Amino acid sequence: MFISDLLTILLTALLCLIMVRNVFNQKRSILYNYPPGPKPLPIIGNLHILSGETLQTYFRGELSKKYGSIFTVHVGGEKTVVLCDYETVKEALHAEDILDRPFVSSFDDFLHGYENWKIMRRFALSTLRDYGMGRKLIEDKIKEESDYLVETFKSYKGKAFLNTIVISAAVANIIVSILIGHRFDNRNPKFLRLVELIKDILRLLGSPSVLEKNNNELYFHHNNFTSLITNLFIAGTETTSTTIQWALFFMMKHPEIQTNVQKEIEKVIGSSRPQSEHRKLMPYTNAVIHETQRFANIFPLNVPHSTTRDVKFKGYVLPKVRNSSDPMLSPILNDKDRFQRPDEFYPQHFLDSEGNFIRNENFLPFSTGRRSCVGENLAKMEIFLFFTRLLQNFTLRAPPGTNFDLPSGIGFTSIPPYHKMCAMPRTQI
Ligand code: HEM
Repeated sequence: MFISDLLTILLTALLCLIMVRNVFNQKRSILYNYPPGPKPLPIIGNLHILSGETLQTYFRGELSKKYGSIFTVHVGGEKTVVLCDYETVKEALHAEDILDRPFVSSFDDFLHGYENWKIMRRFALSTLRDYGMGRKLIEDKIKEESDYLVETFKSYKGKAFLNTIVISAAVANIIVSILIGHRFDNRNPKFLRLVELIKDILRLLGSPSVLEKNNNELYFHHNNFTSLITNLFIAGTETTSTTIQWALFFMMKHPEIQTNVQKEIEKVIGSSRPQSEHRKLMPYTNAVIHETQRFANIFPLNVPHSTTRDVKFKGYVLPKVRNSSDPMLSPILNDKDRFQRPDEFYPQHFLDSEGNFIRNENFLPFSTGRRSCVGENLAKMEIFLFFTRLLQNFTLRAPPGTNFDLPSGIGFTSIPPYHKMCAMPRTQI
C-alpha cells in the first residue's frame, strides 16, 4: 500500500470520528437549551470567525451586538456559552455553578476537587497578601526591583530599545522573591529564557488551533505544590508586565498625559522613592493606571469557566461541561453606557469634574466572584510602584517612524504592538 493511500484512510477515519462526535454532541444538546449564536459550519463550527482578523472583532464583543448578552459559539464540535455584559457576567461569576479553571491546574475542581481548589486558593492568597512574607516586605522587593529597572533603562542612554523582556524580568523577579526567597540577575540567560518561554506559552494558548486536550496534557501535573508555584509564576508575570508595557506605550503616544503624571509625581513624591501610600494622594496617576487597564484590556476573553453540574441560567439549561462558558471582560470594559469614550484612552473616565478619583463598577480587569484574580493587590502595587518610579526618572519618547496604530498582539493576553522606546533621563531634558 502506498503512503498516500494510508494517509487517505487515516484522514477519512479522522473525519468520520469528528462527524460521529458532532452528531453525538448535537443529540446530547437537544436535552439542553443553549442560547442562540452564529451558525456553525460542519466540523469547524465557528472557528472561521474566531481566527485571524475576525478574532479582534470577537474580542471586542461585537457578536454581543447581534446576539445579546449571552450566546453560543462552536469551537469545533464543542459549545461555549459566551457571557458579555456586566449583569450577566457578575451573576454567573458569583453563582455556585460556574467554576473551574483549566489553566491553573492546582485549582481545578474537575481533576482535584473543589476542596483542593479552596485550600490552594487560600494558600495562594495568604502567601501573596498578609501572612506570607508580609505586605511591607513585598513592597520593599518591588522598590528594590524598580531601582534595578531604572538602572537597566539608563544603560540604553536614551537610545531606542525593546522594553518587553526587561520589564517581564523585573516583574518575574518579584514573584520569584515571594516564592523562593531570592531574585535572579536580570541578565542571567537562563532566567531570561524562562521569561521568554512564558511569553510563548501565553501566545500559543490564545490560538484557537491549540486543542483543549493538549493543554490538559501540558498543564495537569499531579504535584499540587509544584503546579501552584508554576501557575503563580505564569499568572503573576506576564499579566502585570504586559500592563506596565501598555502604560509606557500610552505615555509615549500621549505625551501631554505623561507630563501631567510627571507633574503629579513631582508634587506628591518629589525625588523620594514612590510608596504605595502615595497612590491615594495621586488621583490623576491612579486614573491613568485604571484607564490603562481598561483600554489595554489584556484579558479580553477572561479565562473559560466550567459548569460543575447541569444549571439553569437566564432561561437556558446548560450541561455540566468543561470550559463551557466564557464570562468575557471586553464588553464590560468597553460599555458605552458606563464609559463616555470607550474607544479612546481617556483617563477622565476615572476622574470627576474636580479632578478627584472616581470608581467605576465596570472596572473588572481582574474579573469578579470567587474565581477572581488572587494576585490583584500584588499586581496593583507593582504597577503603581514601577510606573511612578520610571516616570519619575525618565521621559518616554517614541523613536521616529513609530506607528501607534498597529493592531495589538493577541494571544492569551493582548500585548502592545511591536515598538521600541527611548527613555530620556529626566535630568538630561
Ligand atoms: C495586571 C495584572 C493581572 C490581571 C489583569 C489579572 C487578571 C486575572 C483574571 C481575569 C483572572 C481570571 C478570573 C476569572 O476566571 O474569573 C485571574 C486569575 C488568577 N490570577 Fe490574575 N491577573 C493579574 C495578576 C496576577 C498576579 C500578579 C498573580 C499572582 C502572583 C495572579 C494570579 C492569579 C491566579 C492564581 C488566578 C486563578 C484564581 C482562581 O482560580 O481561583 N494574577 N487573573
